[in-house]
Amino acid sequence: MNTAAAAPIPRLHLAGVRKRFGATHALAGVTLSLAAGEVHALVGENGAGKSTLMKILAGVHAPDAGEMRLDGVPFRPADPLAGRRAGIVMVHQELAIAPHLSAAENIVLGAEPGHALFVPPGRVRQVAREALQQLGRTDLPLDVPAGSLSVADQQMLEIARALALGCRVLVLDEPTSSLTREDAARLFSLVRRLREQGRSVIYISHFLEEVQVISDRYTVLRDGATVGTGRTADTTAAALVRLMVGRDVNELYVRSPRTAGDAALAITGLSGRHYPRGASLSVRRGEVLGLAGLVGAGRTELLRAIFGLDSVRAGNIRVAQWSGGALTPPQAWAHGMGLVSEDRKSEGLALTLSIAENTTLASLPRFVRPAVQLAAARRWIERLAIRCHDGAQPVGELSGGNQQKVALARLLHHDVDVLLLDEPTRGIDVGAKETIYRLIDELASSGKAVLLVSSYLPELLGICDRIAVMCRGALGPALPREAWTEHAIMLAATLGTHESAA
Ligand SMILES: Nc1ncnc2c1ncn2[C@@H]1O[C@H](COP(=O)(O)OP(=O)(O)OP(=O)(O)O)[C@@H](O)[C@H]1O
Repeated sequence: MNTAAAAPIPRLHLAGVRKRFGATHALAGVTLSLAAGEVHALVGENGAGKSTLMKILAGVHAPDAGEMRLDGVPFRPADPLAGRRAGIVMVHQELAIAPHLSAAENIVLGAEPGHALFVPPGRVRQVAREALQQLGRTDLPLDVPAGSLSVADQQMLEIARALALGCRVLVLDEPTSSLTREDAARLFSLVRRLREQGRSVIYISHFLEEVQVISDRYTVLRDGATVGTGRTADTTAAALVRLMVGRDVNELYVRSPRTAGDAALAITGLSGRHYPRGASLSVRRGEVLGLAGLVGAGRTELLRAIFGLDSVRAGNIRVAQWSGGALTPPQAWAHGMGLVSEDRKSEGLALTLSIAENTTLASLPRFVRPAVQLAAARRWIERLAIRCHDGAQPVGELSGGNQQKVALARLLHHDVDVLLLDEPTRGIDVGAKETIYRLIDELASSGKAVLLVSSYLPELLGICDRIAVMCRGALGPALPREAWTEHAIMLAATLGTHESAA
């Protein structure tokens, strides 16, 4: 008699999944097994193939080869609707919310008329309410326009939508990147709740601390193939990094001793239409000045106002030999300032243009010989380890993290004196982060001025010379980093520097 208990059928089982885009082997044999009620972390360097794998699961791309089973049944969604019908729902970093529709309508979105998932208008509120109930978020208003809700609540609507669609596997792609710490903690308890309900979650993140807190098991991809999988409790962050990068990353944060010079950029009493409110600061040559604050505190608006992307209501900007009320972006470039924006898709990069064009062209169109562009691009591709074919590849074909590196390469190529960097390591893998920290350190040591917005406190404390905290549009004083702790920054970010010091 066979007494061995049959192994439970995995919720999802993938074996030997392959996918090529032209000459790029995006996936070269992925194996992944996910149980019902399991939170599974999917980690890997930028370009390792995580998004491609999820797009195959969701029916966006068809695999070239490999086996896929959902609850034991062969599964190969022909299109995204088939993926959703099968119960695979993805929540991306860039949320898919219709801002003018109500919260309830957003929850039932994706269930088009004529399909099995369609919710008749009379049942919209009820379906939405039931989904929010399962998430323990009955406090969310159903009738307000979704665009008026916070980013965290909009994300909640997307997760509620996944439940309303009867999701079996929820894919969360870098879900905490735009959340405050409290909202991230709330998201974690919600993920645990989904796990208790027997739903499976694939959790993609470059934050290994999060992976360790939230996941039961993990899979590491490298160069499109599975290189490790197991129970999260049985591994360490260092071991995961080694699997991802193929080497040890010991000293992530670098900060060479250096002396700051005179001010390269000084702003006084700068006010935008909404934020900033009367911000003053000066960034010196040879220093990295960090801007901390909660999501929505006005740090992005401050950089945009300095660079001339948002209008300035009052105040003064001084950069190089120029001084005045407001610059235009071409003037900012001309005076040696460059910006890497947080939202690289909508304003940073021209996705249909090549890496070479994006790197070498500034805001002013001018003719540069293609061979010269390509040679320059090759240098940056090597220096920043941009994963691509060659410099002629369109930026839109690169993975998110590699697009970010191209945005940074553009500033380096133009040898700007003042670098305005808005969350430059968001969505960037740990090996590439190390490269970027080294670069920032080299730039500052060679006399450049760096103004760095980051929501990741270890990074701010690790690489900045001084840190200033922004709270509700007001900017506190820039103090040496030794004067700050994570706790002090959080306090100033929540209460404002003056109140927290009181
Ligand atoms: N539509 C496409 N056309 C050509 N190449 C593509 C396309 N989509 C992805 N790739 C390539 O496939 C590889 C895997 O990319 P993918 O986006 O899956 O990586 P990732 O692990 O999600 O990276 P990141 O952490 O940066 O988001 C990369 O080399 C990328 O350039």
